[in-house]
Amino acid sequence: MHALEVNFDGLVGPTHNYAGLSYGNVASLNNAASFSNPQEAVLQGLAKMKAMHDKGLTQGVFAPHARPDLNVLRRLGFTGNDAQVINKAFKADPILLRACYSASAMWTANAATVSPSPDTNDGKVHFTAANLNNKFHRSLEPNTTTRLLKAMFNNEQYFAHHSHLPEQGFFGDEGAANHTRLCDSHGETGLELFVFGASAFNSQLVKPVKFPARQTLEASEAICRLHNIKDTSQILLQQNPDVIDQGVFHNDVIAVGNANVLLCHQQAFLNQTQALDDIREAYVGNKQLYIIEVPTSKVSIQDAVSSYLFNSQLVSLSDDKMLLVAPQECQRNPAVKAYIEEMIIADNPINQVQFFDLRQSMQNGGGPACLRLRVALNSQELAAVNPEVILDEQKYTQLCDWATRHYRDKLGANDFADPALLTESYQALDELTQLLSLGSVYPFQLEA
Ligand SMILES: N=C(N)NCCC[C@H](NC(=O)CCC(=O)O)C(=O)O
Repeated sequence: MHALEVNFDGLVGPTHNYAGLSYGNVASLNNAASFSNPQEAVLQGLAKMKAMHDKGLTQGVFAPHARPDLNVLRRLGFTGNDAQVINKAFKADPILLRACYSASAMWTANAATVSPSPDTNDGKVHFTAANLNNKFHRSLEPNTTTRLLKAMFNNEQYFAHHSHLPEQGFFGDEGAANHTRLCDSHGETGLELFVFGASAFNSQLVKPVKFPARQTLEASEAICRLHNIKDTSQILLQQNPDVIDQGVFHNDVIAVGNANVLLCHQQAFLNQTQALDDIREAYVGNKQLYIIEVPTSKVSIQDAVSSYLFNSQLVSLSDDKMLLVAPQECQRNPAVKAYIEEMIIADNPINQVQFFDLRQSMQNGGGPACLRLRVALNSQELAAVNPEVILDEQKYTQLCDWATRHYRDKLGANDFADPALLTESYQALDELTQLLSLGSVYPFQLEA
């Protein structure tokens, strides 16, 4: 059946800031002291969404989360009314407050893992929100993510929603950032690649030594079971622990797949030659599978991490033509730029590149692919999606206007002491839920 891949991009939230919260993510640590510009950030993301829409692709919008997370601050012992809670938290532990203010839900590649219907035994599209257990600020996301997913994909006939995995490091799950799917076309049965960083229970498997492995084998296995994925549509691979230690904190920082193309660095996987042979053997399509392996001699790991080449999106513009949606940092890096030029004229389906200014997100380690959750949908499934979360010209204009009215253009350390930031943010989100017909999804709406 004909199907499309719909990218649901995270709208950057009104409290986007740089707090240096993600140990192992080089950009997050390097920019910890910088001022952020939430308004510029949300408009940069919207410009990418609009460009995808203008290319004729179906583009979705994923709402941000309500921040600060007051419930967790109260759970941690801060008392009083909202302003008092903020005031006390700011004085006692400003970084904790910043974590509760983080807009990290913008990186929807980490929102959930999605298995499209051709790959599952019951023919439904399966969703599991990621528990994001490895980082405190991200562990605050799964409940709201699940409510948002249910408000967007609200039809039991087509969509199955699962609870996030147990909230413990053994089941650390970072969602689609460690999951990609290879197939002849989006409507056909594919091969889902689950890439884990370490095993929780099997101490025989190697691990990174410096930075954490955020996705465990056990989490990936649980998702395969929950999603009832056909045996022939799943393969588990281990990420190369050496590159995790060099700042490759998710697989989507070192590899990206789309349809019958896998673009990956030479050092992406553990025992790479074997891993790629296993993928070729397991591939269920009939078309030629293109594995484009980028050699270290052309693009070093350091260049891959600083340019985010592999965090580009690869999107199909027609049956055999693909566009690389790259961050502008790739254009500025001579080795990466040269490699892209070589790749788009070589014999493979990638034949165009477009660069985007996503600097606000990039400074926290989030490139084009981090900002989107891919959902392959056939026409009936697409018709069952909440239509208000699909971008068109009018929605784009409304969202730009909404962001310009509500978002600040500068946030630095001291701004988090100001309770007006909470009021402004909640007002913005309340209006957004109407704009996107989401109903009540935020704690401040549910508890009101
Ligand atoms: N690769 C993918 N798919 N996603 C990128 C996520 C970036 C995010 N950064 C942050 O959460 C930084 C927040 C801060 O430091 O303020 C993270 O590390 O989880």
